[in-house]
Amino acid sequence: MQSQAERLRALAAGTGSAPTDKAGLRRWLGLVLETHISLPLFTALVLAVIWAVTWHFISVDRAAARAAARSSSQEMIDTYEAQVARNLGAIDQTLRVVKYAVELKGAAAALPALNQKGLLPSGLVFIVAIVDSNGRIVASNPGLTTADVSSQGYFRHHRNNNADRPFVSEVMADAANPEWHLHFSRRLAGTDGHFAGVVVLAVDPAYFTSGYERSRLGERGALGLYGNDGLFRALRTGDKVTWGRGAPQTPNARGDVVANEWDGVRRYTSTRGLHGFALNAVVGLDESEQMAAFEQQRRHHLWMAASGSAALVLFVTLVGLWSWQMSKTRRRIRRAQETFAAASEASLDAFFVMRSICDDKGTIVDFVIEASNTRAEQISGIGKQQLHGQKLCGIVPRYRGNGIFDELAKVAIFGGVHEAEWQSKHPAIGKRWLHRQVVPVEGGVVAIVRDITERKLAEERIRHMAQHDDLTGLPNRSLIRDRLDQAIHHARRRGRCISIAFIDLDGFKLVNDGLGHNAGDELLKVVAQRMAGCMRREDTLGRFGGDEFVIILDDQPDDPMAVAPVLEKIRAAVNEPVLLECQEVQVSCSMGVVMYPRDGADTNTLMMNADAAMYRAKELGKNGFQYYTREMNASVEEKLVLLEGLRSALEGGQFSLLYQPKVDLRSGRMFGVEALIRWQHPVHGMVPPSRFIALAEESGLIIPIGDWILHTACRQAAQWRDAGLPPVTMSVNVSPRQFEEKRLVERVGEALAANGLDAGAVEIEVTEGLIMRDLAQSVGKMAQLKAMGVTLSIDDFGTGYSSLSALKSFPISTLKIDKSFVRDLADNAGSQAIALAVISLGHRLNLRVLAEGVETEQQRRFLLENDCDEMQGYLFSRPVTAGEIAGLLQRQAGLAGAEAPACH
Ligand SMILES: Nc1nc2c(ncn2[C@@H]2O[C@@H]3COP(=O)(O)O[C@H]4[C@@H](O)[C@H](n5cnc6c(=O)[nH]c(N)nc65)O[C@@H]4COP(=O)(O)O[C@H]3[C@H]2O)c(=O)[nH]1
Repeated sequence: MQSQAERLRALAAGTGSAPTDKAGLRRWLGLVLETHISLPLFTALVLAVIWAVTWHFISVDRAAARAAARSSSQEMIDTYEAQVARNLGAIDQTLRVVKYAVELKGAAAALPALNQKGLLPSGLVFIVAIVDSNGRIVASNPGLTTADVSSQGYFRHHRNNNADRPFVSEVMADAANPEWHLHFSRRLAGTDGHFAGVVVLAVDPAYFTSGYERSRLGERGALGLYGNDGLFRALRTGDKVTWGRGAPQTPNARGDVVANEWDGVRRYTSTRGLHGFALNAVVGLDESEQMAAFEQQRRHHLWMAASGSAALVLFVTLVGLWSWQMSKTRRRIRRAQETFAAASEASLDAFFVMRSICDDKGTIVDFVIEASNTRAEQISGIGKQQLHGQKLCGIVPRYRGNGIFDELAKVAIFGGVHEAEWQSKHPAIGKRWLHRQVVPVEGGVVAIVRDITERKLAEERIRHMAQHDDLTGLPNRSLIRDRLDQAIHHARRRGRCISIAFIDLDGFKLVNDGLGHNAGDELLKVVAQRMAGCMRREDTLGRFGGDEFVIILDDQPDDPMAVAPVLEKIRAAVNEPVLLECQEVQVSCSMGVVMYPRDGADTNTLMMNADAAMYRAKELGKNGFQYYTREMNASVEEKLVLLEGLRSALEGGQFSLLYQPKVDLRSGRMFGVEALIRWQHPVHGMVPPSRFIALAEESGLIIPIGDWILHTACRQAAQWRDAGLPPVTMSVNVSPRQFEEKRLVERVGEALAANGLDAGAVEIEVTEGLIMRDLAQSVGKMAQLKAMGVTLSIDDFGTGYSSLSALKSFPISTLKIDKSFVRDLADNAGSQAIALAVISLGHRLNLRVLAEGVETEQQRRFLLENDCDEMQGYLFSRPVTAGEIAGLLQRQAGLAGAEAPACH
């Protein structure tokens, strides 16, 4: 079986399983056939041929030039030999004639007689002389001075030899003829044959080289005559005529090149012996001059070959470089293809490489699958071999109808990238989510298909988590809004109505606080299930947050009462007791109902109005539902008006503080006051804090307002102290946002310092709800305040969510029983129980307990009897001005030791 690696290699090479050696051979051949390799090889061959031919021509030319020079040398020697032979013949003839005349007429008469007959040569060239047997010149033409030549070589030669042959002397200058000359001589014999003297002919050596033709012999040619004795009688090289030593050693030279003995110059040298004289003629043609034409030709050949070669090499280099670049590019492309093939094979994505099939007009009519990978095989359920060559619309005809083919064709024609996700139900892979990306390639497209089922599921999970509440699994706030948007959209189109109800659980906080968050969560789950059980499948039930739920009933008639049975069912279901941590708990719910389109045309308005209606239901005794009415909206509008006014209230000096006394229950003495803010609105008159504190909170204005309260209260306390009044603790309410503000502790410190007040003179009142928002941070901040010397009390205790275990860690000094429990003390056992529980709890934790809102003597007595420490309420005093407090304090000081001030 083929291994994965082999298959990858085969795929990369684009073949099946070709034998390695064949593939190697093919690769090698391919390499050799690459232009950048084959072309230089071929060029080397061409260069070799060019140079071989060049060398051949040069050799042939050289041989021809040498042969021509040699033959020219021989021709010249022939000519020169003939010329010299003629001259020598003429000279010898003169000698013979003179000899004859001397022998006939005597030495004195011979020359004049011959001269008269014109038989003597010109005296300008030759000097003819007759020497007697004693060696004295007896006659000469032209006339010479009488001289003794008996010591001369030619004289001695003839005196000692009686042979009748001419003699040629060396070149000399003597007393008779001071010019350089040579002698030709013959022996004169008496009648009996005895030596009678010598007839001599003197001649200038240049006479024998006058035939030197520059046109034939060149500038450095040689022409000369030398004797068998090895001495030149005449030698001309160029313009120079010399004689003496240095004659050639080679007799009968035939035009070969030799370095001439007389000057070492290489010449084509020919020599020839002269008949009848012991003389030889020599001709030399300078080698360099003779070969000059050839050398020029040779240089021409070499230049042609070299420039041709250079041009060829340059051309081949350029072509080779270009080819090398092309080959590199091809290799890169091949490698990229191989990499792509290997990568695509290893990829988890399916690849389909498709070529466009066009009709005559160039319109794409289908795609043919040219390549694919193993993953494509798995996704399509068709084997790779079968897949290749198949037409796309042949395999999947529905692609033509569902637009996929059109998308592919668009990418192939116009480029760009097409991406889409779809759910496949192909039997090969089952129900899976797939993503396709189609990219254009040369002549077609590549489709990359990826299985994205896991991602889709994860997205689905995330979407569900983002849109649903963790605890109950119900739609959360964002999905509720979406659903309502959709419902409004549909209802608008169909002309139908929608009922929306805001549901808030009554008493949930008590359960959450009393039994803990887990119980609270469980309660929410149970209630959510029960509510869901009261609704149709197409209705929406969602958790808006905390203990708030929303229901959307779609497709309702235009009758608000139509929703009443469902709401009643929900109310009853919520009222059913729930078993939590072995304890039976009962909660109820308050619902605010709005109708689309009557109560609002958009989601925001409907939600706001439903919220308002729900609050009205709460105000009206809870455990029921309220339909929205326009009047409810008035409070919303009022809110906006108040908010507008609140922004300028501080600068406008519209705020003031009232102070409500706090009294010791047992002694009846006022020991402190609580600062309570008042807002004198220029239009609406006195606005109670219950109407604007929350607004100031929401808008953030509570920070500057709270600062103002702190400073005003501290200033007031300092004024009372400075007025010599008995000391009282000044309690200041701090709202949640104010408490959470980073600089609270510093701000309190600043207010104290600004008024020179001891920290112990101020008490901060915080609510339970505030502390529980961020327990750890709240406790930390309270500890900081306590460390400063400021005391703390918990306001409205019993209405919030503080767990009893957490209470231990609060650095507080007083618990304030909320006035709602105090109000019902007389006749509500539940309120009594709570008040007693708070008193007992406070005492156990070493805290003082203050009852708020004490209005009646009955309430005061109950509290006193049950060991409550302090009280605050209309029974003693309503919140009053600083001046009134001063009066009260003065009165209290005056009555000190007498009786406590009367209750109002
Ligand atoms: N029915 C009845 N009510 C009594 C009686 N004795 C006192 N009260 C009222 O009970 C409220 C006590 O203040 P609280 O519980 O802190 O409740 C305060 C407090 O939460 C907030 N508030 C008032 N002044 C300030 C302030 O200066 N700063 C902050 N942050 N909140 C303030 O506004 C709330 C309402 O303040 P007020 O309208 O001044 O209402 C005051 C007070 O006038 C009584 O015997 N019967």
